Formats: sequence, structure tokens, C-alpha cells
Amino acid sequence: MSTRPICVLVGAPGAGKTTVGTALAEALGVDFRDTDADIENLAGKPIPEIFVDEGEEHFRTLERAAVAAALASHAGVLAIGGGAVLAEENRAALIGHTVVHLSVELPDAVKRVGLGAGRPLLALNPRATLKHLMDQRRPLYAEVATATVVTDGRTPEELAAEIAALLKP
Ligand SMILES: Nc1ncnc2c1ncn2[C@@H]1O[C@H](COP(=O)(O)OP(=O)(O)O)[C@@H](O)[C@H]1O
Ligand SMILES: O=C(O)C1=C[C@@H](OP(=O)(O)O)[C@@H](O)[C@H](O)C1
Ligand SMILES: [Mg+2]
Repeated sequence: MSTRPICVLVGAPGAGKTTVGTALAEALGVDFRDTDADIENLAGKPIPEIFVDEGEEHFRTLERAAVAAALASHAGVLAIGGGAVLAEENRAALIGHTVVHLSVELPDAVKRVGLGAGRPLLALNPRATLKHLMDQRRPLYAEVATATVVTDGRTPEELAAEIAALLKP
């Protein structure tokens, strides 16, 4: 039987999709899924290694397949990678879903991505690259979102509670 996510989280790297999504799923008592984790499981290696070994284009191919599969089969909270909205195929697939854009401005995004590794696109010059990615993608997040939640200066728990309230019928 086909099913659909309760909510799909989109936004820039560092918006908190993985962190807030995990907290939201816990608050709602449902499963959390992240297409980045699906891709890593399928490829059998971390995302930075996929970029080094096979390149970004191959990663985007795996990502399109992962987004389509998760949208068709996951019933809980779903986070998709920050760059997934670049593909027209993914934006079209999101139509009709409840899509929450976790918005973040550059200062908070820089602080947050600085806290962890594992984002190959941001390995060299995180601030300048993030600024470029965010400028390029802002209209695409707006295009697919059915709601936007501002994350700057807010905790993941506050954000999870706000989204849970927003999802109530
Ligand atoms: N609202 C927030 N406030 C402070 N730190 C956050 C917040 N959301 C996420 N973080 C931290 O920022 C980093 C990136 O978060 P993550 O959930 O991986 O973002 P994304 O999946 O959108 O790239 C993590 O170290 C996480 O703990
Ligand atoms: O912005 C991007 O293009 C990417 C974001 C990452 O996910 P997060 O948005 O969860 O960091 C991951 O999919 C990959 O490193 C590419
Ligand atoms: Mg993530």
C-alpha cells in the first residue's frame, strides 16, 4: 500500500532538518527518515566518500531515487538533503505533500555547520559556499514549501513543538 510522510522538512545545510526532524518525530511518536541516511545505507559509505569516489552527479542520481522512494513509502517525518530541491523532478514530486521549510540566515547556518563534518560541498570555504547555496536555493525552498518556520535563535525542541502544533488538523 502506498503511503505518505506526515511532514517533509526542507532547508539549507544547517537549517536543522535532521535534528529538528528527529525531535519532531519523537514528539509525534512516529518514525524519522532522512534521505541522506538512506543514500549512505544504499551506497554502503558516508556521503563525503560518495562525492570523492563517484562525484556529485552520481550523488544527485541516488538522491532523486531516495526522495521518490521515501515520499512513496514513509509514513512519519521525512528530512531531505539541502540540495534535493535543485532537481525539478524532486520539486515536482513534493507537490501535494506537507512541506515545511526550516529557514535559517547565514550567521546561524555558519555556526551550525561548523559544529560537524560530513558536508563535502562546504569542506573548503563554508561561509562563502553556504552564502552562494542559500542565495541560489532560497526561491526553490519557497516554491516547494507549504509552511515556513524561522529557526534562527530557536532551539530544536521549540521548533519541533511549533511544527507539531502546525500539523494539528
Ligand atoms: N535550532 C538549532 N539551534 C542550534 N543548533 C542547531 C539547531 N538545529 C540544529 N542545530 C545543530 O546544527 C548542526 C546541523 O544540524 P542538522 O540537523 O544536521 O542540519 P541539516 O540536517 O538541516 O543540515 C548540528 O550540530 C545540530 O546539533
Ligand atoms: O546542500 C547540499 O547540497 C547537501 C546537503 C547535505 O544534507 P544537509 O542539508 O542535511 O546538510 C547532503 O545531502 C549533501 O552533503 C549535499
Ligand atoms: Mg541533515
